[in-house]
Amino acid sequence: MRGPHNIWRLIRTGATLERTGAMGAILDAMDAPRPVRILARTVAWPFAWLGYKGDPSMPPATRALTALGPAYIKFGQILSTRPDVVGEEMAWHLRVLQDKLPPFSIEQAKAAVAAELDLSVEEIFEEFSEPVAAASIAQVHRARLKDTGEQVAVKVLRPGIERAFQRDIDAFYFAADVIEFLSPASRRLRPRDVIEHFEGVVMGELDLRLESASASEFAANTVNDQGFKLPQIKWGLSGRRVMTMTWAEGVPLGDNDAIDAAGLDRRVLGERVLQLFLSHALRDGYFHADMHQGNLKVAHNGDIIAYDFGIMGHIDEYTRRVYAEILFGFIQRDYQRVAEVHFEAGYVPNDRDVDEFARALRAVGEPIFGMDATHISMGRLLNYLFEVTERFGMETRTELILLQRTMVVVEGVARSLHPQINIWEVAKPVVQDYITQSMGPLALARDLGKTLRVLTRFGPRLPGLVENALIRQSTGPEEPAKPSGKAPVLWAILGAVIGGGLVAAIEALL
Ligand SMILES: Nc1ncnc2c1ncn2[C@@H]1O[C@H](COP(=O)(O)OP(=O)(O)OP(=O)(O)O)[C@@H](O)[C@H]1O
Repeated sequence: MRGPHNIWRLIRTGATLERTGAMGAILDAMDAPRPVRILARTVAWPFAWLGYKGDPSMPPATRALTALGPAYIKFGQILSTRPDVVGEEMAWHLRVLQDKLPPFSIEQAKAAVAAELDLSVEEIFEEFSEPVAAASIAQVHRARLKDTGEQVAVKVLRPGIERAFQRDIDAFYFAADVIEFLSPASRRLRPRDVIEHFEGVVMGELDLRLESASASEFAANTVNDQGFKLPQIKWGLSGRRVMTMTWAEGVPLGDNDAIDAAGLDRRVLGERVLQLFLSHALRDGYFHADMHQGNLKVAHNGDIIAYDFGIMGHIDEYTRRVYAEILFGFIQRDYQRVAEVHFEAGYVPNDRDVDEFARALRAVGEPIFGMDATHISMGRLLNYLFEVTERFGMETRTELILLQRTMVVVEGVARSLHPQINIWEVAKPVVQDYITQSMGPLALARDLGKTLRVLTRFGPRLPGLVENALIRQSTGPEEPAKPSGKAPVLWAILGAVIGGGLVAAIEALL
């Protein structure tokens, strides 16, 4: 329902923006055209007294969004990853948006668990604590299983959150329509697409089964990672609105005093966080994209623990290989090679000048290498790199922006553990290792194996396909394809046998 009943909601939003002093900043950040500015201010201003006041200690935009509630907080967080829409400065302000809200009652949580699992809380748990953390979408309780005595964490969605989000998202769509109507120029920023992206992300987070699936995929990928631990999902006690997992105890990674008191080496921890993140991104192409201190702890044995799998990043294998080569090129300061990789991958259109591009890349890399090792940032390097590649005609890709943002956050975590960490030195072995693994002879054999497996699957149809193609080639496209006779079947069997044998041989070798 995207009708005029949303008008009142928008007025309330505008009133809150006015009251918190955020209206001007937000209109500026979005480069709002005149008609939108005039309408927003004249409609909202008289109602400013009706808006929410918010916490005066926060910067205006953060204050306004926090006062407006969960959907706005989430929207702000998501916009913080879209500097292409809101500009760098606003993205920076929004990044500090705290996803903290007052908890809901333990009775409501228990009722939600009972409704989801079809069992009363007393039947499942022998203890069920007050909430240990509360955010805009869900909160977490500590509990103990009745049958095994095991400690678990139970994450429960906020009651009524789906409806609340739906209402706000409707109002967002309405606002996007109004903006597009008032200012056709704003269509360039595709306001509706931005809301659609937001809706997609949020709807995913409103189904805890998806988060459970992400957690278990992440756990499967990282099962052999030394010094890294993830909670295990209890699928039998999880559903759409409830997620139960093993309790993972630790010291917050942001609490240096507690880490020191536990006798842990902060430099080692900082380096480990960075290397883990890089190897997840490069090796698995699947990384935790919300790796701020609040989502990380360290166990007493020094294992890093990650929580909250609502936002994960995914990078396909091809892109990972290209980016590993690019990063490696930068590490070696071989700008010509970095430029060539961009061209070879088709990221930069062929009509651009490769030498000029290499020079632009040198201008990105050299100042960073000239820095004192403790200030070098791979995240910053990627940021500059994207600016240059965009100038040379490469399209921005959301998954790479997510990677770059997370890189900045992870570097921040590492540096706050130990300010002297040399990001390049720490990153180098991971990138090098990935390159050897993914581009060496073994990788070639693996790729070949995969290709053969696909060919084997197509085996029975392959001769027919080839024959048809040949017939079309020699007789022109109008000629109907001849039905295949016995020979293709023989070919198919032969192809499948040879292909299958090769795959088995290669797999045995690996
Ligand atoms: N399995 C667990 N074991 C121990 N503590 C946990 C576990 N899961 C969550 N927690 C605690 O609860 C906090 C919040 O968890 P999580 O981040 O998953 O919830 P959230 O509602 O998505 O919060 P936010 O959006 O603020 O990150 C974690 O930072 C951690 O301290």
